[in-house]
Amino acid sequence: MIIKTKNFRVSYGDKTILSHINIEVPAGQFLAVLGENGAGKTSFIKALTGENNQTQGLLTVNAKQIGYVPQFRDISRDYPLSITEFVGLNFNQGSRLWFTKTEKSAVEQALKRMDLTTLGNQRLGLVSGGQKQRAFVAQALVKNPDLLILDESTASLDHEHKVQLLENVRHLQREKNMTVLFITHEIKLVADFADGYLLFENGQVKQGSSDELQTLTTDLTTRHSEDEVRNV
Ligand SMILES: Nc1ncnc2c1ncn2[C@@H]1O[C@H](COP(=O)(O)OP(=O)(O)OP(=O)(O)O)[C@@H](O)[C@H]1O
Repeated sequence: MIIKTKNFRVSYGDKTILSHINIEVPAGQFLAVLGENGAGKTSFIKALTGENNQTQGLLTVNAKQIGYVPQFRDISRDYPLSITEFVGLNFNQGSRLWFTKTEKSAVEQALKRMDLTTLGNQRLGLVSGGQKQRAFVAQALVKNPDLLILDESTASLDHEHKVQLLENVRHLQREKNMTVLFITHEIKLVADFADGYLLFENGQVKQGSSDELQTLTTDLTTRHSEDEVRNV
């Protein structure tokens, strides 16, 4: 198991966000992470990455390297770095201004994986939303993570680019036997790609298989379209 929790809990002061969380995530799967706004997804992910210690119970993460692409990274038009420089930032060279051979080749590989080779010299601030998202993922890939966490990476993209990004990540995940946690509100979109899901709801986390995800997708889509009909 790459992630395992036992009676895991997240609370901020006296406000409990998640409790009695018992999940086991096998390595090498692509999981959709679902749940409404405020359901506790980010709180849980931050616990995985070591950025949230307001937790109790057991959480085991057996990843050697975690790649994390957080939600809402605002890159303005005057952002000075090229895509290649941005992707290389993860190496944290300190005062060293150059990349080692290995670092350089890791950056090149990551750019290639995300179809960014020809755009490497372009300034990140000036490329399209989809290209920025691919650069964020490429940056998370340079250290060869065995656990990749993408938070709403498809949110601002048009349908074609959403599918393209998911296909890219899926391909990579299979090739490298990576574990991917894909946080999204677009259940229908991710249902075709995921091996299973984690659903954050009412302070709990439910885990399910890809078949159960298909059922959940149908249920939720029906529920939503009924709501829409009612609201007309
Ligand atoms: N550091 C914190 N201190 C206090 N409350 C917090 C903190 N971080 C998050 N919360 C609260 O915990 C709840 C869960 O937030 P969280 O960001 O984990 O949800 P989420 O499922 O990721 O939501 P979204 O889909 O909107 O990103 C929210 O009510 C939020 O206000």
